[in-house]
Amino acid sequence: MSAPLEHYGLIGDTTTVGLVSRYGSLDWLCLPRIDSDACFAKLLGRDDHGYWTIRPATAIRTLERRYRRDTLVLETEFACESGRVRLIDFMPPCVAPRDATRLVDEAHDVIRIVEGIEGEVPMHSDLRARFGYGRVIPWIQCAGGRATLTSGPAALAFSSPASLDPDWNAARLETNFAVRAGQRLPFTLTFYPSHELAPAHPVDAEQELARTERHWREWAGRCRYQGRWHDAVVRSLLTLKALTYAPTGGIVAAPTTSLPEELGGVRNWDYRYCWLRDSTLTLDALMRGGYLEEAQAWRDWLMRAVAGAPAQLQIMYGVAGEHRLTEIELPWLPGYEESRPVRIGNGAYDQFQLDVYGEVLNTLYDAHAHGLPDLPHTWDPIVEIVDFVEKSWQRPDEGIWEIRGGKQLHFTHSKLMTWVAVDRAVRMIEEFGVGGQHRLEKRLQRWRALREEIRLDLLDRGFNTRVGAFTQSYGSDALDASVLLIPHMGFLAADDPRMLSTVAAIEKGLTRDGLVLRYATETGVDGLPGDEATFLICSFWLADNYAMVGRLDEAEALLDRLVSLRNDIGLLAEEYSPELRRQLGNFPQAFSHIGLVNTAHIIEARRAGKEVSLPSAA
Ligand SMILES: OC[C@H]1O[C@H](O[C@H]2O[C@H](CO)[C@@H](O)[C@H](O)[C@H]2O)[C@H](O)[C@@H](O)[C@@H]1O
Repeated sequence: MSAPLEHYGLIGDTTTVGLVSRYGSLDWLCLPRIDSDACFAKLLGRDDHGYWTIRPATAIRTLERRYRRDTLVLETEFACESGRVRLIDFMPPCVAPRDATRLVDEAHDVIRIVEGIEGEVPMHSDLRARFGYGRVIPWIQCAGGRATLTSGPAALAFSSPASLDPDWNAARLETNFAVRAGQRLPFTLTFYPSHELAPAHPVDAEQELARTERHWREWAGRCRYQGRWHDAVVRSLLTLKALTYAPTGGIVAAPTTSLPEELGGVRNWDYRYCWLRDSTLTLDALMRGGYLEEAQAWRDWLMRAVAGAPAQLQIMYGVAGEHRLTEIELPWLPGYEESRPVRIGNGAYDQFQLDVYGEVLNTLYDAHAHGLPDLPHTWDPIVEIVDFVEKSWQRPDEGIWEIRGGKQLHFTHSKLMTWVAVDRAVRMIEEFGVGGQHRLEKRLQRWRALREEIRLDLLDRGFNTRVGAFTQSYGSDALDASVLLIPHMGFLAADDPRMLSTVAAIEKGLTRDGLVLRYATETGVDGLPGDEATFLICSFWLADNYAMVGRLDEAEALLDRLVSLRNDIGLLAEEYSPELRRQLGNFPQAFSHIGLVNTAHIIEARRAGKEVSLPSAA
């Protein structure tokens, strides 16, 4: 069985990610891409679904771990009776060589250095790779301290400083060794396509460690945020950066699949894709942090993904812009803490979610406002998107939460975002003068009128006077945390009486132990059995609303609490159960880290007396 998800640390090279448990077990790794088949899938199963452990072969007295400052280099220190040992885990980042026109995305190494600190500690390395998400036993060839593990198109070259002892029956490579104070013993695992020759030499672990540390420190050093939550913000930004796919600029929602929203439940989804919503919010957090290069790479990714036919815009894509993300179940995996089914692919990819048009245009507006140069022809898809919104905004949809109960409702948040789509297009023309060459005067008149029509409709049908709140959908009494975004989007000021009473209603009716649920599952709106925990980004949105109306002490207290829910190395999953005191859902989740970065910025800005949202519309 896997460890609890909070026990995992993330290492990554900006093409893929590995999760290492507190006890040195690499239990999740997909190669060569973040959405490729896993070769270690114990996270969702058992030992025989694949892992690679390095740990003391003797009783551990204490254990401590941390990231090296401002990096994704993870250190775990074990104290044992005979001495102390440090395990240093990392993946050298995928970067462009100076003279290359493309990124090196073929090389993927996991490097684990065992460093003796005190005395002598007996150690054990145990590698059991299972390709195809834990199902396929590889063909192993082994000599001395080197081995290759091959399965179909994929192969791994494994190098150990101590001679390997293959267990052919269990298709497992073990080695026992001892590490003395001052010794540093490198293990490397390198992916290569199986039709090519295995690399002639293992990578130079020490050289790669130095390069990796330099790379991340330089990156983290560019963070513009200097406020009270600096360390937490930098850790979140590093985590978000680890969720980017450097060769294309794509950003995934999380590096895992099927970590459950309810233990033992069926709410288990694959998040290794680029949602326009999650990616645009990630980008927003990166831009706030000062990372405009990533913003530009994602904006360009977005244009490639959507520009062909904006009316066919999908709500999510693969990291290279793939369209088909068919959802299937993997019945051989028992699931994290028996939460079945394990799914790959995501059936929501062909849903109709009206909010994405607003998210895309909001990002293009922000990117322009941050000074990113527009791509040639950016305006063509914008015109088509707004024209599409004009035709479609009155249709029901599946909404921000991707309900699986069908398109029946007019979600308030969806309508809000159609207003955002039209508003940002209008403002890009009015404020930046973009699109001038398209002779948009006629459209501009029409779009202004459309924006007003949506605004009046939303105020009239989205605000429920019985409940005293903007509710989940038109005509419904149900609460929904997504309406907390109304002030962020500049639709109404946070201190508008309708927002104040909405916040009060959510505090009263949609929280557990002070943390916010996205909606009440009991209404059956999502078409799924079971329940879920509090959804972390929604609590950040509540803190933002507090900050925006000057309830700064409450905002800070809530942010401090949310920061305290991170695991020991600063990582957050999608949800948190106050009853179980456990994180739940995919891990680490971009949404939650986005929330942390944005809320820290908003509070700091408000403390400094600055405005944080766009001007109010109503
Ligand atoms: O709750 C049902 C849905 O859950 C997932 O969607 C959630 O995660 C997405 C990625 O972070 C996010 O964009 C969305 O707003 C969340 O509701 C799942 O991906 C869906 O397939 C599922 O229907």
